[in-house]
Amino acid sequence: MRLVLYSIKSKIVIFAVIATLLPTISLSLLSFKQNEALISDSVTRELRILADNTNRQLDQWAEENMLAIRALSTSSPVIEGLTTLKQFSDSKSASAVKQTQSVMASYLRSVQIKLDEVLELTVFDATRKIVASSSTSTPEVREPPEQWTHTSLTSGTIAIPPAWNDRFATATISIIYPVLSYDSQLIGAIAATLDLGTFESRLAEIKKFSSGEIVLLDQHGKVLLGSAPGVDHQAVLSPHQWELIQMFDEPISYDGLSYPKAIGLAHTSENIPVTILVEQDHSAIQAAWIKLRNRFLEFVSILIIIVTAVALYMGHSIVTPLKQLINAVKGIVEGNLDIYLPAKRRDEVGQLTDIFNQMTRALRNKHIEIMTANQAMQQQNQLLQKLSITDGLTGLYNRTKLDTILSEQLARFKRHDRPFCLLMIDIDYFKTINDKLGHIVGDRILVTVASVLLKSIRTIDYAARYGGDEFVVILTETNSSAAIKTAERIRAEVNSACLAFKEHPAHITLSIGITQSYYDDITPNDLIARADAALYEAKESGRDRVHCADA
Ligand SMILES: Nc1nc2c(ncn2[C@@H]2O[C@H](COP(=O)(O)OP(=O)(O)OP(=O)(O)O)[C@@H](O)[C@H]2O)c(=O)[nH]1
Repeated sequence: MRLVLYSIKSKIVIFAVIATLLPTISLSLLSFKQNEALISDSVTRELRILADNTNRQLDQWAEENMLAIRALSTSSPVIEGLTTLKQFSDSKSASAVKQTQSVMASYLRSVQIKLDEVLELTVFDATRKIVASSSTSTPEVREPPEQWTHTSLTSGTIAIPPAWNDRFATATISIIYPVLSYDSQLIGAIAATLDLGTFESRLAEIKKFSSGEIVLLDQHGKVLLGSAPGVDHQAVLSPHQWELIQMFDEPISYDGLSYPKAIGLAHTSENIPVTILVEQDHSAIQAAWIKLRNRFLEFVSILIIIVTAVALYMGHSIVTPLKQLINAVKGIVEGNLDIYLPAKRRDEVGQLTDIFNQMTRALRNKHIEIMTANQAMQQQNQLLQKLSITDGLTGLYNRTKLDTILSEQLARFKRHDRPFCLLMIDIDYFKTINDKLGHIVGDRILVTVASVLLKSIRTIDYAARYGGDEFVVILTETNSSAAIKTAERIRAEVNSACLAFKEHPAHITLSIGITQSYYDDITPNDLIARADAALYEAKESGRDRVHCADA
């Protein structure tokens, strides 16, 4: 696990992911926030447009109706009726008053039928008393306020706040307009009860061009009408929500009238005492936000996958040749120099592989040189070792080696109780031969004697040059009688071998002293001394003979 974390591949992946994700997430978050704000701005803008359009349409609707009522206030039947009634009020002619009122009521009914938005027309006299109405029952319109005369003169119109009317089963609003006599005296007023429900068709038109729903509320937050099909006319906003909606000029979230949860904006009409509430579905806005968030998460996830894949590929392309190099170096450490890595790439890793191959080639060449030198040295050592134990002229063991062999044989004899014999051999009158035939022939004679010795003994026996013309032969596991026979054979062989020289046939004789090993012998010299004494005896008794010390 630790190795995995510390590996180059992991580091590349971690670095790539961090290096990519930090700026990406920062930028994405920034853009995400901006988009979130854009959604919010867009919702606000749409709501404002919807509220403005509704307000404009409502003003237009009110203006159209007011124009109709104003026209009615200047109509002759109304002015003349009110003037007549004013005159009759002094004469107390009840029948004349009634007739005038009846004529006025008929006129009002005929007009009301023609105006779609008007539910009822009522005429008041200057004392705020109803004098005629299009309605056969008690008129719905309330009497004008006490100060109406003054207000009428200054503004010209009085709008009674709208409310739900159970009799007409619709929301109604009343408009009161002053009626002036031909000499511009205030003689009464005409009130029109308008069907606000007729505005619903306009709401549907407005809604076509924007998302959201429109609700018209009375002064207490109660629904008058709405654009959503089946809007609840009994619904009323809670006092808290009503207060909040009126307080903020920005959209707020609340329990909607058209949606379970809504974001809405309120706008109060200046001409009509109605609050326009425009709403959008909070869950639809949230869905847009969730879609945006999911897109952002998808984008980041795809980016992570791509970056990780690329980083893994890059890491792999670096680590794989490095692992090959590590394994190759391990192989070299273990002694395998026959390694070659194919350098296919042109980058730094390729260069490293190239250099590695050059290094192994150089190491291989050096290794061959060292091995050759080592072999030569071994051969030299073997030669030196051979020279250190052999005689240079004859190739037999030298005196040093003889001492070693004798010590070993003596120990072996004492261990296994198997005797061995030592032959001390000397060429007779060699000085004279040297003098006569020359030193070179003397050497040849010495070499010939040595070769005869080697041919005459077994592989388990030893032959050595003791010095000058003296030789020693050790016959292992041999008693003195068998040694005498071997000595006699050697003597005869040497004689015939030297006679066979082509240019200078020489009559060479040997004197040989023999001794067998004894338990009393402690050093090689004990044996040599005894054999030497036997040799002396052989010389003294006439040479060219064998004498055994044990005979
Ligand atoms: N050619 C040759 N002569 C050697 C070599 N080493 C010793 N000699 C000679 O061998 C002779 C040995 O003589 P001795 O053994 O003393 O006497 P001898 O003439 O053999 O007489 P006896 O031994 O009594 O029979 C000397 O003249 C040495 O110079 C050698 O390597 N080559």
